[in-house]
Amino acid sequence: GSFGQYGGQYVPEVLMPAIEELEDAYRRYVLDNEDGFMDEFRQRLADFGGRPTPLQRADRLSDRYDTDVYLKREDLLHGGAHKLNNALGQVLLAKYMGKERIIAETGAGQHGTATAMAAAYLDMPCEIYMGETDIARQRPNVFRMRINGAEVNPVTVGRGTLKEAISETMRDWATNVEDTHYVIGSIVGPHPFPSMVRDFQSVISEEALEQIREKAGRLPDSVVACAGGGSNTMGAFHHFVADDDVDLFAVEAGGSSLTVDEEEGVAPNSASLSTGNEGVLHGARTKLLQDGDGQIMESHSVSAGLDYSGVGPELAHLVEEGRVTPVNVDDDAALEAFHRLSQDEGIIPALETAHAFAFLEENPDAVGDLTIVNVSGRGDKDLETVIEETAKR
Ligand SMILES: CC/C=C(/N=C/c1c(COP(=O)(O)O)cnc(C)c1O)C(=O)O
Repeated sequence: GSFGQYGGQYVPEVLMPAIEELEDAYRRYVLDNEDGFMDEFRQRLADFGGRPTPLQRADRLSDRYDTDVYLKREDLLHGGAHKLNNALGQVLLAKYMGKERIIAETGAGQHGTATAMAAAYLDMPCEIYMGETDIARQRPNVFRMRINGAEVNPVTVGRGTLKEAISETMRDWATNVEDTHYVIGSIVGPHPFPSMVRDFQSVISEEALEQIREKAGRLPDSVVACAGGGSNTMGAFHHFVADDDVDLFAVEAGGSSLTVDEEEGVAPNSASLSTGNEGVLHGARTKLLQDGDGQIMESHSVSAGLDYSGVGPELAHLVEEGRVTPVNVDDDAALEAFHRLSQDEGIIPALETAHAFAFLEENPDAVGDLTIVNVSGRGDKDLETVIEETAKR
């Protein structure tokens, strides 16, 4: 259950029974489709989620970059982001496992919303842990979670963003492993979480592969996706990984600067793949933003969903192998891309997603003549932030 030197199960002993139970369920239901689990997952994702999502040509951007730019519209999935693919899969799996309670972390509130929606749809009680910093900057999603019937537990320790929310949720899980499933929101955490989340999200590239052949008659020269924990990234990449002719760009948050302040223990970015080093966080060995003593540093990004000191071990491995190219763009470029896509294509993207478009703007020649950009989510949740941030600049 590891990816080269990355991955593994670095968890306290108290969690091992739950991890082993989950590993067994993953193998039986997801890998072996026991009791038709994956068939039911796909059917519910179509009926409740609205899959398949379109692969749409962006005419304005294609003219601007003299490249055929196709958009994989995960912003059109129910809830407004790719997060439902994984949340629905894990809540359904929790039911198959006989669990009675769902917990999850959230940063941007998209994973929290998707988990709350899936829990309401599948009649499961649900509690979401969310840092108070993120509660303040993603308020529309806090309302949605509560209106979908979930409890939202503010996390006040540390900086009150994603890292602390994951730690608090893991603590709850360790106390309630008997009746509770932790729906982790990205390809992070101990095995089998990174593989399972990637498998649920891989529906994105499964569809995109078929759609691009249909519309363009060939494989794309590249696929571009933003990377926080890496789940929309690996979802958009997975079915293209085997084809070396397809370049894969993982766009991280360059925040306000790539220069870290080891004294303060603060990295004003979230570029773990590009600037981090090897360490263990949240149960997995991966690439992290840590100082010389191995202390995890606080990250930063204008987008809550990319604001994380770690990254999925599978992505760390693929970067190590040279199969995925890690890149990053800063807050300003992401905000400009947010406005550009809204004005030029009529799509208001999530601030996370805007990072992928900022990369395209800065490197149009890197993506070849035919590229797919993963639109991981829509930007309704970010309107207040963007109005404030744009006024400041
Ligand atoms: C699990 C914590 C991450 C969250 N969101 C991350 C996110 C991301 C980054 O997460 P990954 O796909 O897992 O890298 C990209 N696009 C959108 C629209 C996002 O909301 C969340 O809580 O909603």
